[in-house]
Amino acid sequence: MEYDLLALTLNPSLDREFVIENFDSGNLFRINNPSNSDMEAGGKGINVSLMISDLGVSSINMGFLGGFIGNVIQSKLSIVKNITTNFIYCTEETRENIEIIDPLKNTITEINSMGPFINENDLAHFMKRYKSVISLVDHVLVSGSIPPGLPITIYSDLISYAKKQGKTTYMEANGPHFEETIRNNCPMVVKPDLRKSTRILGKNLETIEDYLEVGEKIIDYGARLVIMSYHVFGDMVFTKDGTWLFTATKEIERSHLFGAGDAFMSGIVTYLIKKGYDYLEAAKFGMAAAISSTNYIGKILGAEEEIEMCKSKFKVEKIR
Ligand SMILES: O=P(O)(O)OC[C@@]1(O)O[C@H](CO)[C@@H](O)[C@@H]1O
Repeated sequence: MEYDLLALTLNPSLDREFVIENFDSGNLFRINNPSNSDMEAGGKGINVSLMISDLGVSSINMGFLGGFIGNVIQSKLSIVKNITTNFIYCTEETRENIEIIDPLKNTITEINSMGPFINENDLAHFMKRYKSVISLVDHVLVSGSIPPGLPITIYSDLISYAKKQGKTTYMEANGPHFEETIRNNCPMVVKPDLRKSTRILGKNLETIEDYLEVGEKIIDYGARLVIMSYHVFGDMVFTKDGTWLFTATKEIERSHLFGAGDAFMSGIVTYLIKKGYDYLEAAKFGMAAAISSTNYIGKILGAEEEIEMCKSKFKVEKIR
């Protein structure tokens, strides 16, 4: 295949990241050290493309970009190796998201905008291009929120088409578009985004039994691998062969978790593309990739050797 992955980022963002000690609302903060303020191309699919590019995995990134911010994202991506972009230009401005990382209070505050309105013509144009570009890859990822104007069936429609073409499919999201896809066209790898809400498929995730019920239900819908973050530093891993709890044994700064979920997905994608379909091993590589990313404040993945070393930084327990 010409490229390894088609990553769909329907709602990209320019991530404005600030490191502020002792942050609280209602005060003036000045950033005096330039390294404490960054501006990166973001959105989950873009993050995965950026992270896997350093591991030599190539991708095409598609979605919608608009206005000045859209141009900034396009130009930032255009200089990254192993990434090809194929965005549809929409009329409204692409969003900017704000992340405030507080290393003293050990918190991350995220303010995410809803993104530009996408009209029917732009959607039709996108679908046409998607159906032609998909022939260049074997793996398709849909990730993140969807901008206003798109139907909640959008991920389900995209995954349905990808599955008919025999592609390996991945999804990280939450909300009605996520649930619609699980119920109708469940992707092979599913990672619910639990940052804002831990309610999935009508269930509030509180006890370990709740996680088991929902994870196993997603497997019954047809997923081969489900990853659910569990109590911040743990992850529950579901396959058809059982359920495992991965728990980090290394001390992890909560403030270093920005982008850790995308690092996890990047590790899984990289493993399945390079090594083949051992889902449990792919999850272990994903967990190691996520742990390697917590060595850094920004959205950075460790090099392959660093990821391998991080395999000893978590314990794996079979719970079912
Ligand atoms: O608003 P969404 O689409 O759910 O999430 C978008 C986002 O918060 O996710 C990434 C971190 O995972 C950031 O790059 C980006 O700003």
